[in-house]
Parts: sequence; C-alpha cells; structure tokens
Amino acid sequence: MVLSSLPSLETASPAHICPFDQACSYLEAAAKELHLNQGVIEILSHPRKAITVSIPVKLDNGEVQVLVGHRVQHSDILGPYKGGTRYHPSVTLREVSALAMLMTWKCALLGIPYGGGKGGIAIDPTHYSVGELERITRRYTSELIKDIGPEVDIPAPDVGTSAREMAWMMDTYSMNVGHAVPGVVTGKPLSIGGSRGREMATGRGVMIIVREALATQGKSVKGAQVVIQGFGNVGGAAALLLQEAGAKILAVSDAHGGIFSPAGLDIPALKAYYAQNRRSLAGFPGSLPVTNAQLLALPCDVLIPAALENQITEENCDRVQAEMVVEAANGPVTLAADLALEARGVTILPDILANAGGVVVSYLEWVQGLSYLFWDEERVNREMEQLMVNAYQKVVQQSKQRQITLRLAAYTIGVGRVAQALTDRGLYP
Ligand SMILES: NC(=O)C1=CN([C@@H]2O[C@H](COP(=O)(O)OP(=O)(O)OC[C@H]3O[C@@H](n4cnc5c(N)ncnc54)[C@H](O)[C@@H]3O)[C@@H](O)[C@H]2O)C=CC1
Ligand SMILES: O=C(O)CCC(=O)C(=O)O
Repeated sequence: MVLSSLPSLETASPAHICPFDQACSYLEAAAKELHLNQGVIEILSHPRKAITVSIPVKLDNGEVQVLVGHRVQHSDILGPYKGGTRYHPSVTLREVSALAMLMTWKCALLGIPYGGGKGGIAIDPTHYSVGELERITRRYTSELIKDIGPEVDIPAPDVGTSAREMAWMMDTYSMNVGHAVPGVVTGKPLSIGGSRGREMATGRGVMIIVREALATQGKSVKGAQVVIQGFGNVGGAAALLLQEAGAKILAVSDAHGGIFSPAGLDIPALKAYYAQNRRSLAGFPGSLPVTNAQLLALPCDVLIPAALENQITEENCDRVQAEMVVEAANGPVTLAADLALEARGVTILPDILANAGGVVVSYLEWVQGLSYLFWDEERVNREMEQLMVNAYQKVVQQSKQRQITLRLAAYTIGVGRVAQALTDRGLYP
C-alpha cells in the first residue's frame, strides 16, 4: 500500500497537518541519528497492510447507512500487530496509518513482543444508539475476520471505544471461528478475560511518567500544578491518579470546553458530577469556564494533552506557559510546535513513552490469558510500573548520551530495535 497514492482529500486532518507525514518525519530523524540504511527506512515508512472496509448498518429508524472503517497493520517484525480502535469523525486512512506506526515504536520502546497496528471508523459514536453501535462494531469485526486474531493482530480500545466494544469484537470473532477466543482483543471486560487495572492503565502510566520526569528535575509531584485536556479514559484516570499522588489539578476539559479552579479541582467529586450531569463539566461548583484554547495557555507546571492529535501547533505554542508537556494523547504536539517548545526549554515527554501504560497492561492481559492465570491489580500495576520506569530511564540515558531530545531518544530506541530485528530476520532486501 503506497500512502502517497491516496486521494488528496485524505491528507487533510482537522488541523490540515498530516499525521502520517509527521510520523514519517520522526522516523527519518531517528533513522538519521542511527545512520540506518535507506532500504530499512523505506520498509519502515510503509504500513505492511492497510485495510479499508464498508460497514453497512441498519439504523433504528430503518434507514441504511454505509460507514467507512480502516485497520492498518504497520509492522509485525517484533510480534502480532497491536493497537486500539478509534470511533471518531476525524478518522482517515492516513490518521490510522500514523497511529499504527506510533504503536510499532511504542511497543518496541517498552520491550513488549508486539508490532504496531491501529483501526478506526469515521463516526461520532454519540450520534448512535447502543444497538446501532453494536451492529456497527460486529459488522466491522466481521469484515476484518481474516486479518485479526490473537497471533495476528489484537485490537484494543482507543478514542470513542471501551471494554464494551471489545466484548462485541471478541464475541463476533469467536462466533465466526466457532469457539471462544478471548485473546483476539485486549481491554475487554473482566468477565471474559480482561485484566484488572487495564481501564486505568494509560492514565496510571501518565502519572508514573509525570512523577519520574519531575523527580529527574529535582521536583515533586506533590503540589505540582497540572492542566489536562481531555476527560475521557486517559485524561480522567490521569487526573484522578495525579491528584491522589499529591498534584493540584487546576483545569480539565472535554470536546465541549473546560473548567478551571486556581484552588484545584476535586477530581472524584468532578467525576461524579460529570456522570450525573450528562457528561458535561460546565457548572461544576467552585469552577470557572475555560475554552480549550485558554486551557492550553494556562500557567502550570505540567500540561497534559489527553484528547486528540494536533492540539499544540505552530499557531498556539507561543501561548503555552507550562514547563513540561506530557503527551498522554497520540501526536498532540505538531512537529513545528515540538521544535519551538524544545527551543524554549520546555520538556516534552513523548507519546510513545508517556501513554504506553495502556498497551503494557494490554500485553499483561494477553500474557495472563495465554497462561490461564488472573493476577490481582497490585501485581498488574507493579509489573506495568517496572516496564514504564525502565523505559523512562533508558530514554533519559539515551537523551543524555546522544545529546538529543527525549522524543528523539525514545524514537531512536524504538526504531533501532525494530530495525535490528528486521535486519536479523533477513527481511532487508
Ligand atoms: N484508551 C487508551 O488506553 C489509550 C489512549 N491513548 C490516546 O489517548 C487519547 C485519548 O484517548 P481516550 O481517553 O481513550 O479517549 P476517550 O474517547 O475516552 O476520551 C477522549 C476525550 O477527549 C475529549 N476531546 C475530544 N476532542 C477534543 C477537543 N478537540 N478538545 C478537547 N477535548 C477533546 C473528549 O470529549 C473526551 O473527554 C487519544 O489520543 C488516544 O489515542 C493512548 C494510549 C492508550
Ligand atoms: O492497548 C493497546 O493495545 C493499544 C493502546 C493504543 O491504542 C495506544 O497505545 O495508542
């Protein structure tokens, strides 16, 4: 699949910045630093397989709609393709391809035996009933039946999906092959072989990276002032766990806007309010409204974009006042903004490290499934923390040794491991 041959319409992400081109730029920078052979770079710049499917769905009112879904399998050099499934209107083949490539480097950086993949359907899930979402998910899974599996490609939740969709995927796959196959997805409910700790895992990993990064700078998470964009699975969990660790959460937001409190938000109370208030942050007692643009510009120690890509751009990065940006989302800082922030001395903890807690616990879920064992949450959290801290330390060490940014350091480790495996397997032509 040659991505450059895709229609030009596909190159336009919401912010008109192509996530796949950006992902390739980071790959090229890492390859240059590592003096990789051009043939290796060529191979790694292309997803191994990109699948686009039509998903006809009968709506509750009897109408038929045909949706578009993708699954991109970037690399399986180190193991089965692994990565989430996104339901969001901005989903395109190029976006999914970029996210699949990030998964390859993320899994390699964390030292887990997976390649990289990602999938998605271009829909706003809030516009569909639960029944419609189930039919959409089952049809999408059926279309991918020959391309996924516990040893082939293992989907997980991402934006707009959760354990519920993973259960539907697992059930559809299992019905098609004729027996239960829990290992075809991770992030599934506990009742069908999910892992304790998976729901909070990405947020927990973010908390660990914030804590470690502050400690490296001789600072403590206790009292650190934190601002978080996105209050979903990742942002919500990160807010809760960072507050538990002693940080003050000054502001949070979702797609509709945010709230701010100089005294710090009470996150458990806010979560209860959000659930009761039809998932609206507005009007939380003691808070002031902020727009997403204002939120990114609030003075704070740590800014955590935990929503979508291309949020901190060339246009708004001058207004960012945080001393540290921790990428809980995938690709929230554009390439141009990354360079500008680094030049100003802002520390950026890159996505492939900062949000890896989710895929690490997905891996632990898969390992528990393969060994027919269920660990308690303490063990899951402990094993995940060990892998996260280890990866963090390796990134810091690489950054110091090579005098490069933390992002380039993370990429050189991830890309370097995949390139080495590619060469050792003899796949280099
Ligand atoms: N769920 C997971 O385990 C993992 C997720 N990620 C990444 O974390 C990010 C968030 O994912 P989840 O929390 O799972 O998704 P989610 O669907 O649970 O939550 C997304 C949140 O972002 C908000 N949002 C959407 N557009 C926004 C905008 N323009 N401005 C501000 N907020 C906006 C939504 O309202 C929601 O609060 C994504 O980039 C995803 O790829 C990364 C690793 C694992
Ligand atoms: O848990 C997983 O397998 C994938 C998580 C994911 O999509 C991500 O890290 O971006």
